[in-house]
Amino acid sequence: MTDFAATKTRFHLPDGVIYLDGNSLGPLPKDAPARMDRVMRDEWGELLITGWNKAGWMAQPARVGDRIARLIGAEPGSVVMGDTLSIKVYQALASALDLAVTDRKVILSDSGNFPSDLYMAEGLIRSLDRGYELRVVTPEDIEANITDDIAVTLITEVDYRTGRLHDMNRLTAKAHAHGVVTVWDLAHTAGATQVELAACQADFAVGCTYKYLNGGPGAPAFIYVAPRHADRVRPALSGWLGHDAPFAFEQSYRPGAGIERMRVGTPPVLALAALESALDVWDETDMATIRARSQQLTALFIEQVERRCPMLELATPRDPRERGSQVSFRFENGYAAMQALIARGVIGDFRAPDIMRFGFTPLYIDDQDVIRAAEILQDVMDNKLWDHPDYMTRQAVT
Ligand SMILES: Cc1ncc(COP(=O)(O)O)c(C=O)c1O
Ligand SMILES: Nc1c(O)cccc1C(=O)C[C@H](N)C(=O)O
Repeated sequence: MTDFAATKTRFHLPDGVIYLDGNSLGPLPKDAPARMDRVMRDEWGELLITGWNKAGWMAQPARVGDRIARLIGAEPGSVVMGDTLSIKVYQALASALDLAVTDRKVILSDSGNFPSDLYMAEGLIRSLDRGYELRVVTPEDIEANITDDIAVTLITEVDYRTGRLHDMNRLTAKAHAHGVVTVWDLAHTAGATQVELAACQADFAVGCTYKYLNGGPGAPAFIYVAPRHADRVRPALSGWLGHDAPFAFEQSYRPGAGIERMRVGTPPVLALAALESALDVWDETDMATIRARSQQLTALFIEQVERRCPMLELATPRDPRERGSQVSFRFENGYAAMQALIARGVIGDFRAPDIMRFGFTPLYIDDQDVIRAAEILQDVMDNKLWDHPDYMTRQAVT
């Protein structure tokens, strides 16, 4: 049992706002400013450089990684923090290609993947210059395309536009049956759906912590390497903090033990402090409970919006087992409608060409929020409140 009324009080939510964009950037945990203030004044301020040892800054990436591991069904000691998700995608993919069957040249992904993952794959292929090909199929066609010519799959479990959820167990099992190495992007999974990386024998996984995990803008990413591979992988980004003995300052790289070798450079100590405050709230729950509650909230929103707004077309799978923790509707004036909604205190976002996207996070969203958001959306749609010049100009960040 999780007391969701209590977890809701742990976040700062501006008055009058219903926040349905935690799938892009989670809200501020109320304890985070005091914690960051403490880390800055008591640790950075007083300990200066001795903070690396006395305050445990150097061990923080693995310590925080273990807290994330619990939420993604990973083994202790298999997750480490640092860098951005795009960097972690590159690292995981490079190491996966290194483990893959040598004469296979295809990286398989799908058109529901976030563009940065595809861009990073393109960049890696260019720099390796070994004839790799990025094959991008539709999400529905991924399974059929896992065949004996594939080296690595690079799949984001939850589609950022539609919320469609891949079956990680089934796809991983099929990949292994064909000798394919798997890289899973958990950006829209961590804190949103229940995954069991260890149980499904995933090879590599990566994810960010600023969405459902509420670590704050620019919060560091994480990387998972299955313990059976961790001492074999050869990091492409061989930075000094992934070295076996960083402070020996040897001239040549020797990989550190296990997951430590996936570290690159200096840990973002202040950002990790904010993330730790966010993870304190996660200590009060577990992913099975979150998943069940998230499915109720998304189902309620779909039912409410379909009844009130027949002009919106559901883009998210209706079966709760086939979606993540977001609901998307298609509407040709979706950008303007989202701006009108935001002006009325309901914050979601828009993804081109026509997707209105809403994220549901049981830690601070309840049934009343869902119903009220649907009522306001109905007002926007019934009264064409989106048809206003202020809502037509696209902002730089949407
Ligand atoms: C699936 C996925 N991959 C990669 C990224 C890029 O992450 P970052 O900006 O942290 O590198 C995002 C979101 O921005 C994402 O949703
Ligand atoms: N990472 C973001 C950012 O730095 C600014 C604005 C939005 C984002 C996002 O997270 C985009 C996100 N991956 C998405 O699902 O659309």
